[in-house]
Amino acid sequence: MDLSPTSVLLCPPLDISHSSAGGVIFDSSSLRQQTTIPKAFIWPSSDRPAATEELDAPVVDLGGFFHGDEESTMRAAKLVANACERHGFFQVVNHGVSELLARDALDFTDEFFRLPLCDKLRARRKPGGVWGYSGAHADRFSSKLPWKETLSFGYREAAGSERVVIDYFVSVLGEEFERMGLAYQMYCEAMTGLSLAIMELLAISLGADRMTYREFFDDSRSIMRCNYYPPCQEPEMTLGTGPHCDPTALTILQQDHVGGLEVFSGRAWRYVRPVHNALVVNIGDTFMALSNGRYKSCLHRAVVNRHRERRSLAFFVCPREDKVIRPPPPPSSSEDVGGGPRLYPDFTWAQFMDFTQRHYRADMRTLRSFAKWLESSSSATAT
Ligand SMILES: C=C1C[C@]23C[C@H]1CC[C@H]2[C@]1(C)CCC[C@@](C)(C(=O)O)[C@H]1[C@@H]3C(=O)O
Ligand SMILES: O=C(O)CCC(=O)C(=O)O
Ligand SMILES: [Fe+2]
Repeated sequence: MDLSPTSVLLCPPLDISHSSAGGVIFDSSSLRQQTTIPKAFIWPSSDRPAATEELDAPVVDLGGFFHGDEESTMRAAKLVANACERHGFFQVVNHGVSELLARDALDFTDEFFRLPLCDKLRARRKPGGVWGYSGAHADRFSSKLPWKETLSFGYREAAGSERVVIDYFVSVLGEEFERMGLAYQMYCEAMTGLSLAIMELLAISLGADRMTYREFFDDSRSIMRCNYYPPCQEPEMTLGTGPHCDPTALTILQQDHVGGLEVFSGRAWRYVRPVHNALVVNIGDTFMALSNGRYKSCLHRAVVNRHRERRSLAFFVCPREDKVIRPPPPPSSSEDVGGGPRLYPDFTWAQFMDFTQRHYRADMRTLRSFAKWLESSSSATAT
C-alpha cells in the first residue's frame, strides 16, 4: 500500500496515498495499471466464493397494481410476500419510472466518476458524514476495502426541498453541475413515488392496513448512492461491495447491464441477472424490524470483473430520524405484523444510522449487533 504523502491538489498518480488533508485517498485509474491489487483490498477467502447459480427471485409487474386492478395486485402481493419471506429480494417492471430519466441518471454517474480526482475530491465525504464522494472508503477503513468509488447525497420530499439535490451539486461542485443535480433531483422524486407504492404493496402482502407503511414513510429521508466499480486486475481477490444487509428500510437499485450483484440465499451466493428496464428492490434491516422479522433483510454483495466497469444507483429509503421503528398491528388482530414475540426493541433510525456510521461497520449482523448494543447501553443508563 503506497502511503507516500502527496498533495491532493496535484491529482496524485492515483494510488492509495495520504492526502495533504491527512485522510487516505484512492483512485483506481492508476491502481488498475498494476499487476496486483494492494493488500488492503484483499478480502478473506470466506467472503469470496464465486456464485455459480442464479437467484430465484420474481420480476413483479406493477402495471396492474398501479391501475387499481385488485386481482393483479393480489398476484403481485403474493409474489412479494414469498420473496421477502425467503431472501428479501425481488425486481419490478412497469414501475412507472421513465426509461429516459433512469438512463440520464446512469449517464451522469459516468460523467461524475470520469472527472479528474481533484474535482471528485471537492465533493469528498466529511469524516462522520454519509454525503459526498468516497474512494473505496479508504478514509474510513484500512482493510477489506471495497473496489469502488461512491457518491452519496440526501433527499427528502418536503416543502422547500424542491431543489435540495440541485443545491447540493451546485454548492459542492459549482454551477456547471446544475444539470447533473437536476437529473438526480428528478430521479430521487421518481424513486420516492415508487418507494411509497412499494410500501403499500408490502403492507397488502403482510395483511396490514394498506396505508400503514405509506403513511409511516410519507416524510421519509432518503440516501441516494451512485456506485462506480472499476475493472479490477484481480477480481477474485476483492469485492466491489462486501457482504451486508442494508440497515435502511428499503432499497431500490438500478444496475447497468454488466452484472455483479449477488444475494445469499439457500446457503449459497447467487448472482442476479440484470433485467432490462427492471429495478431491483431489497428489504433492509429497518423494514425487517417493522415486519417483526417476517420479511428478511437481504444479505447481498457486489463482485467486480477484469474487463468492464459497472455502475449501480442505490436509493435507500429511511424513515424520518425520530420515528420509532416498531411493527404495526394488522387490522384484524391484536398481534403485531409478523406475529409472535417482538424480535427487536423499539429504536429510531437516527440511533441505528449513528450505530452503522460510528460504532460498527455495516455487514451481515448489523441489526442483531445494534439491538444488543442498544439493550446494553439502555441497561447501563438505567443502573
Ligand atoms: C446507511 C447506509 C450505510 C451504507 C450506505 C447506506 C445503506 C448501505 C450501507 C453500506 C453500503 C453497507 C455495506 C458497507 C458500507 C460501508 C459500504 O460498502 O458502502 C455501507 C454504506 C456506508 O456506511 O457508507
Ligand atoms: O452495486 C450493487 O449492485 C449493490 C450495491 C449495494 O448493495 C449498496 O450500495 O448497498
Ligand atoms: Fe446494499
